[in-house]
Formats: sequence, C-alpha cells, structure tokens
Amino acid sequence: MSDAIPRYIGNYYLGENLGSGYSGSIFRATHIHTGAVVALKVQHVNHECPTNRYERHFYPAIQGGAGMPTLWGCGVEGAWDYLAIDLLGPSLDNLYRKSGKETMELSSVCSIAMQLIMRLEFMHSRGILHRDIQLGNCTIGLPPNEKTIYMIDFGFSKRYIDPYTQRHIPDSRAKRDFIGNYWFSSVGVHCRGKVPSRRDDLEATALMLIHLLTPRGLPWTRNGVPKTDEAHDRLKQEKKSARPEDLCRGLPAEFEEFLRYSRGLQFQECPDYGRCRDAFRTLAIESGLPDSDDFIWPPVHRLPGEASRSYAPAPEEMERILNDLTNLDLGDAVLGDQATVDEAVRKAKDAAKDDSSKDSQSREVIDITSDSENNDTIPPPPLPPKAYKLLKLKKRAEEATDNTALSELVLEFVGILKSNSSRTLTKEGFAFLDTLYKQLADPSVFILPMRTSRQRSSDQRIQQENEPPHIKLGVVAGLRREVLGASNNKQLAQMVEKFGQVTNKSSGRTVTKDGFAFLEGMAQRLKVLH
Ligand SMILES: Nc1ncnc2c1ncn2[C@@H]1O[C@H](COP(=O)(O)OP(=O)(O)OP(=O)(O)O)[C@@H](O)[C@H]1O
Repeated sequence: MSDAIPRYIGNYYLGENLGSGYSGSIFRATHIHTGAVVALKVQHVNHECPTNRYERHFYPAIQGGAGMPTLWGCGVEGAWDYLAIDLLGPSLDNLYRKSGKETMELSSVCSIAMQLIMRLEFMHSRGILHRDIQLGNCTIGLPPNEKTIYMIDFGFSKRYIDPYTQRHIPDSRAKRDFIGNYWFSSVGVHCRGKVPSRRDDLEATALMLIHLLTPRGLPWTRNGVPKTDEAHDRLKQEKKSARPEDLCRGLPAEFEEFLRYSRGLQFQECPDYGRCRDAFRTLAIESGLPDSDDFIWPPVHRLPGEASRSYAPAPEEMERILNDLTNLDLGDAVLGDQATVDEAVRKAKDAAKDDSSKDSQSREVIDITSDSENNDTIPPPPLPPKAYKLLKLKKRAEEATDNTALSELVLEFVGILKSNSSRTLTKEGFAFLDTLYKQLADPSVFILPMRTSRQRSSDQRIQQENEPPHIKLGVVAGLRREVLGASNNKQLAQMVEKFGQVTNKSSGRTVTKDGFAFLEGMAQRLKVLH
C-alpha cells in the first residue's frame, strides 16, 4: 500500500493542506459531483492511533448542535480512512499565535468561555465527553459563521452515559493511561490517573482560559512539550502543585472561581453550566464589553463611555489597601464624631505624604465633608471609595427605624458592591451586614459582630482554607430561594448571618451572582414585612 496521500479520496478532490496532527492530515477538498467544499480528515488505516475510526461514531449524536461541525461523509478508500466535515476557519491556536500578543483580550476570552461552556453543555447532554480541550481543537467558522466557535477533533471523545443502560460510567481507583493533552487536561486525569468525567472537560476549559490571559501562558507550558518521561513527570508535578490563587493572580476572580468550581465537582455531578456561563457574561458587562458571546476577531475594545471593571487587585495590593485602612484607626471609633474624623484625617494626611505620587494619583478620594453635618473644610481622608461608602451606609443602617429604610439600604449596599472592581466583601461590608443582622434580630440588643476583624484564629483559618467553593455556592443559592419566603425579621436575620458566615469562609470572600440575588430578594422581602 502506498503511503502517499492520493489526489482523490472517496468522491473528494484534495486541495490545500489545512493542518496536520499526530494522527493524520486535514485537507480542503471538493466533492467532484456537487462541488461542495469540505475539510477532509485523512488518516492511514494502519495508524497506531486510529482516531478517525472512533471519531466518526460521535458525529451522529452531535449533529445540529451550535458549534458542532457536520459530518458529510466518511469511509475507507485504499489505505485511507477519511472523514468529510464542515470546512471551518482558523483554530484559536492559530489566531492567538498570529496576533503576536502575550495575552488575549478579556473580551475574546469571555466569549470563548461562554461559547465553550455551551458547547460542553451540549456535548454532555448527548452523553459525550470531549476529553481533549485545547486551543487547536476550537476553531471559528467561515463567514457568515465567523463569530461562532466550533468544537473539533472528537478522536479522544468518549461516552460517559452508557447508551444501553443510560447510566453514568463508573469511577475507578485503578490508575489509567493518560488520554488528553499536556497543557490543559485536568490535574485529576493527567496527574492522578483518574477516570475523566464532565468536570474534567470544564477544568480543561478553565485552564485554557487562564492560559490565554497569562503572559507566557500557564507555567508548565513554558518549556514546550516534554520529550522524556522525567520531563513529563516534572510537568505533572508542577501542574499538580500550582494553586488556583497563584495561577489566577491578577485575573478577574471569575477565572479562579471557575477553576475551583470545576475541581470541586463530584465524579458524576452535572455542572451548573448556566451559572458558569452567566459569571463570564456578567464579567464582560462589568468590564464594559459587549454582553453577547459572539467571538469578534480582531477583538473589540471597551465600548466608549461604558463603565469598566478593572482586574481584581492582586492579593498583595488588597493587603496593602486593608493595611492602609487599619492604619486609619477607624476600627472602634464612633462615626460622625468630629474628634475621630480629625484624628483620622491627620493620620491619613501623614500617610499620604509617605505614599509615592503614583499611589496617590491612582486613588479616588471621596469628599466626606460634602454631605456631612459638620461644615468642615479639612480635605477628606484618602479612604478607598468603596470602604468609605460602606462605612457611611453602616452608619445609616444603625439609624434606620423601619424595614422600608433597611430595604433601601440593602439595595444601596448591592449597588456599591456591584459598582466596584472587586466583589470581595471587605471588613466594611461585613460591618454593614453585622448592623443589618442586629437591626433585624432585635434592634434593642447589641449583637457581637459576625466578622469585623481581620484576625482569625489558626483553627478558623484552617476551616476557611478547607471550605470548598461549591459549599458556598450551594448555601447562597439556597438562601436566594428561601429569602423570598421569609415571614419575619428574625428569619431574615438568620439568613444574613448565614450569608455572612459562608462568605467569610469562602476563599476570596467574593459576593457571587446568587449572593446579589439573595440581597436583592432581602430588600424586596423587607418592603413587604413590617
Ligand atoms: N473542519 C476543519 N476546517 C478547517 N480546519 C480544520 C478543520 N478541522 C481541523 N482543522 C485544522 O487542522 C488542525 C488539526 O485538526 P484535528 O485536531 O482535527 O486533527 P488531529 O489529527 O486529530 O490533530 P491532533 O493530533 O493535533 O489532535 C486543527 O488545529 C485545525 O487548524
């Protein structure tokens, strides 16, 4: 049998070579009778890894899905096994390399995230895992479908739902040979030899997104493909030991949350695709980007005049801000007490003098005197705006005398958190929740704060570090539902307490979409309850 690929295979005339992988080559090809142009995936029948033979069996189950290529024909002719599939555009790998940029734009990455999560939801709904998520296996369509991302290469795919019994495939403790790719396959599958399931497709997607936003990519991709077993072992070790917070440092919190969420899923658990997708849509909107998941290439920049959300500050930066706040000594002070304000302003001025000019320029200063009862002319302290607004809100919550006023304050609280670049619940945010709790539980009794101090005992710290994110997501999602049925303030108080505790225990202490919905539901309920 000749090893040279012929000009004709099946009814197709082969044209330009579009790409070659480990297991074969892809050609642009024309049907000799209809003139239809397709991508012909050609593989030698004796190939040691006969992926075409497997791949053709997955197409029937995914036909018609958005971003799923159509299989127009397949067969074996002579020494060649071929698949004729929709001709598509360049892969994300091609686009990324050709862009010459160190990282992809956030707008592109958000739309990739939304579309890929949708593709996986569809494939998984058809009982199929992809198992080889990577940039080269995602292509854009040809016009008019250039805004759609297509999933290709089902050579490593597998059914996770047994078509006969309709049951999920079983887990196994036995280590298995690795199937997937070095860069993005999940830690469980790649480094621990676990059986792949839906969670691993999601984790691979998360790693790929983080890679696109990281200068020089994920750390273990920087030395190229490992050529020896030792190099592969080193790569696995590096991948296994990389903590999500380190991989996602400086990125919007959504990426770390997505990675943690996928890693926290149980073997058979169905991911909440909608919630994952919504998180990236919200991120896009808050960053002043279009909310559609259309993949626009070359990427669009921020819409003019739109509010933009910058990346979350790195932990060190957050630490510095919090230290600045602590130095202001507002901790136990009575707000509104002029002596306290004077003292704070004096300290703030001293601190500001020490600060580099770069730092002071980057801070927004809120004028606390503009609506203060005291007609003070002293310049305002350089408190971060979010912290200051929250402290003012807390004070107003202390003075609130009815549920209607509390309802409005809760909505303002949501507004402040949403308008800020970071959704982290800071100590001022917790202080507001404490006051709200106190007001709801019994306005006449002083309740010990749930969390107003940054000091934590080592026990608490261990507990906090061990709290998996899906626990927080589950509890807050439950609160979001329950809050609308609350029949008195005491019940609402318990919910605020639970919300504060679970947020405090979660890594990042971010307020999620469910968290906002819970707070908005609380405001709604407060209006009704008297
Ligand atoms: N339908 C298509 N239309 C246009 N280009 C395609 C198409 N399918 C694949 N390609 C190009 O060919 C490359 C290899 O495709 P594919 O991954 O399906 O082949 P493979 O032999 O399984 O590769 P690998 O061994 O790298 O997994 C892709 O990265 C893409 O650039």
